[in-house]
Amino acid sequence: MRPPGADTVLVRHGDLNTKSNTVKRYMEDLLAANLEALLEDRSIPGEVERRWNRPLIHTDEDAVDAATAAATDTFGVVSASPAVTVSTEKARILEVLEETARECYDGGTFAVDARRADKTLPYDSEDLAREGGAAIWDVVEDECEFEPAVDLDDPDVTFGVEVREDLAFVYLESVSGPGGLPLGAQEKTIALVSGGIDSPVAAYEMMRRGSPIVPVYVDLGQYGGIDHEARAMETVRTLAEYAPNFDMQAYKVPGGETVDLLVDEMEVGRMLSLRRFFYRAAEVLAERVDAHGIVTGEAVGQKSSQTVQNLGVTSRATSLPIHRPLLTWDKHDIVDRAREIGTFTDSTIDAGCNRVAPDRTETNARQKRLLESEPDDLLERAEEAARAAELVEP
Ligand SMILES: Nc1ncnc2c1ncn2[C@@H]1O[C@H](COP(=O)(O)OP(=O)(O)OP(=O)(O)O)[C@@H](O)[C@H]1O
Repeated sequence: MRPPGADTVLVRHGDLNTKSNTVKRYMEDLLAANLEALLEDRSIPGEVERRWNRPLIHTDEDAVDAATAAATDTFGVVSASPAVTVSTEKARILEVLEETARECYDGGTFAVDARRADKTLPYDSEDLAREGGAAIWDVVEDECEFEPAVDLDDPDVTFGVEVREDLAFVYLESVSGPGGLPLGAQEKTIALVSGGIDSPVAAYEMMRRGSPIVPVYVDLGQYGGIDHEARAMETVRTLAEYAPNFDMQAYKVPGGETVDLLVDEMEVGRMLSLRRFFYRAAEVLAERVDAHGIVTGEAVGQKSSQTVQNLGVTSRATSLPIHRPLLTWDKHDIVDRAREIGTFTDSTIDAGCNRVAPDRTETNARQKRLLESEPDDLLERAEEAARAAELVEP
């Protein structure tokens, strides 16, 4: 819901406020550039104004909902409101509140939530809330066919007013965004994406904290296949929609021969050696693209390969940090997030591939035992496969 004439999107960020002014300025510039890129990618008309604390999108009334949706898909944005821009003159703000009440308040309870950033103005937020509430009340009593009612705790309609240094804004809703930090605020990381439900969510979470990802898919040969790869690329394509101004080309690492070897030679521990292969290949690629960590969709105890002992042992295949944003997440929360960000449907396309996992699995790995049972040249194979990796357009 938005007030009549809303042609501005008020953008709020959160964690940027914990930074020094210099860092905050830098991150606000990144945020503005990312907002501009999303608007352009979606062909939404709009100009981003780089304001301290509150970036604004100036657009037109027809595009304000689409611009709000673009803002709430931008990493770093906590919430956004389609708003009417008004002068800071109190009488003018009250007039806009009255017009908004006429158009948009059609029953139930209401409240005015007023905020004032500029402390030099001749009124404070309490004056605004009180006088704004009275203005809305009078207009409804005089002109509408229902009785107004105030509920400050849980109103049906909230009239938001935010007064900044030279402008004020009136709005009716704050749409939640992803929060986090603007993409580009951190260095790159390698995201191991399998096309399953978990790894795209993990990659998204890393992007949400500002790290652009370099997607890496390991081709499992006869245990993967065209559909398996297509599914992984589909999730990358969906993630790329959140980052139109970043390169999201993926690397495909040829792993088929090594998987065949592991299936022939190993039973217990096979999945762990396969993880070691993934991590070492990711490490080599990280060096090539100047990335600083590896992201996976693993969560403690979700699979037998993900017990704390197994995660501990497999992690030693690389000297790079392995980031597991979903480490403590429950599966239903991961599924909910996958649905929210749009990767769930991609991840559940039937890939019809063969199963690599053996019937008997390791849950309590020991480094020495695992290394003795896996092919001696496993990590060299991973390094070679990474060097042979090809770029694929998602
Ligand atoms: N073929 C692959 N290519 C690249 N990375 C992979 C591949 N298979 C698995 N991974 C990585 O290893 C992690 C663990 O894989 P596994 O299949 O055991 O777990 P999962 O929890 O089911 O993950 P997902 O749902 O992402 O497949 C994945 O989250 C992903 O980061």
